[in-house]
Amino acid sequence: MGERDADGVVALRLALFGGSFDPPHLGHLAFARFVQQALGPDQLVWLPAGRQWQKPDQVMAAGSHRAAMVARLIASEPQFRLDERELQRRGPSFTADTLREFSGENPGAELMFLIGQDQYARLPTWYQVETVVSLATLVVVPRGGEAVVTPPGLPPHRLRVLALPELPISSTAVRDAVAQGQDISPMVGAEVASYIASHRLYEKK
Ligand SMILES: Nc1ncnc2c1ncn2[C@@H]1O[C@H](COP(=O)(O)OP(=O)(O)OP(=O)(O)O)[C@@H](O)[C@H]1O
Ligand SMILES: O=C(O)c1ccc[n+]([C@@H]2O[C@H](COP(=O)([O-])O)[C@@H](O)[C@H]2O)c1
Repeated sequence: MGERDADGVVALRLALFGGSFDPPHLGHLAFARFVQQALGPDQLVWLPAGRQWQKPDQVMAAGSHRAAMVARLIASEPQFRLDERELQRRGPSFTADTLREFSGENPGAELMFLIGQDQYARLPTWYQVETVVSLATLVVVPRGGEAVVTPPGLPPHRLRVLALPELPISSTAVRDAVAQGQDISPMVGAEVASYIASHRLYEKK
């Protein structure tokens, strides 16, 4: 549980995990489990992005499919929950908007936002980055062989770096493997693999 404030009220600690999740994979799950163990948030909320405005050329699986796959990936994890608000919002999915909503809905809560080094490196380009870093502690892990390094131009921020052992899995690699007819269960687990097969996602057209 969180810290008690001066009135003895325990603050809720929420870890927010945003992603395209196209599809979600075991690298995402390892990251979330590591955060749960290391930081013990009261809840860890998975937030599939509606329209990731920085990936304008990527044709993604429908939000309903990506949400359904996240639901399958986290089905046996009681501290994890799926939140579809970014899929329901019109326009681009800005993390600043999402953090403002969580902060308004959970007064006094401690918010953490989970990202890999690839997104941390891009954070200065995010919409209203000052709001993002003022509302959430960034929880960052190495990614793709890159250690966690603060990018130039990022405003002062609260940072937790976690030494997650790297799992070299990406959604891109999963999509490529499906297109080549390979077994993707080792990358996404049996539940997500069977969802992808039964909905014929990511197959070569
Ligand atoms: N294997 C992994 N280890 C640690 N963090 C990861 C891993 N894969 C993704 N992440 C992080 O999870 C978040 C969401 O990632 P995303 O859904 O874009 O998956 P991705 O594998 O990076 O996708 P793509 O290959 O399509 O770019 C990002 O912050 C990303 O850095
Ligand atoms: O708010 C922004 O400007 C912004 C720009 C790029 C990425 N994000 C968020 O960062 C999270 C990870 O993005 P991605 O592309 O690595 O899946 C996801 O929740 C995105 O909505 C947010």
